[in-house]
Amino acid sequence: MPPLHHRFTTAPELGPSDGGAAMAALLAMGKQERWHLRFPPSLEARFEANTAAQRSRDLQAAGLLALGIFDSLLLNDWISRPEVLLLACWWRLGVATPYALLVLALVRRGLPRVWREGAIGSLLILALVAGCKLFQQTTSPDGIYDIFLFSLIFLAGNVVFQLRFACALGSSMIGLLVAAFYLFGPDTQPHHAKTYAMGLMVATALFTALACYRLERAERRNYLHVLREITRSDMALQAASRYAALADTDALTDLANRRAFDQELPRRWAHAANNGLGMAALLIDIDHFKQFNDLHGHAAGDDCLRRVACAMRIAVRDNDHLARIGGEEFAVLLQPATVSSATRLAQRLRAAVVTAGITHNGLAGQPLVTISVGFVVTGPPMLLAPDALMDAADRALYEAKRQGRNRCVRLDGQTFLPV
Ligand SMILES: Nc1nc2c(ncn2[C@@H]2O[C@H](COP(=O)(O)OP(=O)(O)OP(=O)(O)O)[C@@H](O)[C@H]2O)c(=O)[nH]1
Repeated sequence: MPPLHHRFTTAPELGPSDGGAAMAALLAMGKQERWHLRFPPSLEARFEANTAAQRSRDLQAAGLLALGIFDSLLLNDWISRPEVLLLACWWRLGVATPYALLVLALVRRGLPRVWREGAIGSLLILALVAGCKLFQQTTSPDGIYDIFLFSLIFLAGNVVFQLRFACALGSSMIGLLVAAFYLFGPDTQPHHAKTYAMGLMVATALFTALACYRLERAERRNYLHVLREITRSDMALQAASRYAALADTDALTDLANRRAFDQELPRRWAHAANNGLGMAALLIDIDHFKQFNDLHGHAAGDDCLRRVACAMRIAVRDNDHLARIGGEEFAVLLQPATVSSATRLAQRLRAAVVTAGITHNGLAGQPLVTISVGFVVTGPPMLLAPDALMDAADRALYEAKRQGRNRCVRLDGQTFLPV
């Protein structure tokens, strides 16, 4: 049987609630009375879903093994009670074997849990009926010894099949009633031997049912432990990726932050260089933001930053890398880029902020919040290294400010081109 965690990896994804349920059930199982062998309903369904395939394989293997041994006892019939050999052939090969093969085939196809366990339990009962029929019909003086073999049937049924406890108990009780019915019917065998054999069967049934209880409980405990560990590691992974995302995110605007931008710049630059693509860097600065803060206050300034970020986020494409890299300074990396696509983006950004209609009024001639954009396009081939690219964009931004703000300027070589 592969380890439980191996089976888990092929199971459906575990949500956080499953982990919570597993932990709660684990704690509850620790506190509950010892006979309790059932999880809360949702967890029970998951337990069955996770273990059914392997359980079905185990039952098939155990079933074929037990059937082989059961049929090989024909040799025993032939040697010790040849007068019932024909009857033995009929019960072993004509009845029990086809029935067992049918049950195993159904188990292989997949039966609901109760049917699966019940069908396997019925094999135990059928084996007992067959044994009792032979015992009834034999006239051999050695036939009496056969009843001591009946205990083996309980051993095989409960322990080899490792029946679920409830089923082991149920089928053992029915098996004991069947055995009592046949053993104490009218026949020629001595009564004291039958009583002794019956006692042996009761003891075997009880011991093996107890073994089933312990095995099932251990399996369920292991299942919960594995589930808990998987849940813990899932939660740890989720927390790690949440922290990683937080470390790269600007808390105020929810855009990428300076740290993320600094990592993205060389990555995109290398990608452009390796793939013969053009790349553009745009630097954006809110105009007269100090006056805005002075007039409206810092909280309104924060809100303004959020609204500007939101307007620009709508203006860029998914693939463009928009970041807040300083107080009121933003940047966009565009790739692949051409002069015309970068120009269109710069104009779109500027227009988006104006269209957002954020009141400024911090100084004359500045009714609305505006931005200045400086940008540069390079490649292919990449004539500007990442630092030089940002430096050039910064110079273009400075020029946009110098020329009066609320405008876009591209630096082409040493030439500033208003767009
Ligand atoms: N509310 C708020 N203000 C900020 C934040 N970060 C920087 N600032 C403010 O942004 C202002 C930037 O002012 P300056 O660098 O003088 O630039 P400016 O007033 O926009 O002038 P120009 O860029 O030349 O148009 C300063 O007053 C900073 O306090 C922030 O996170 N929130």
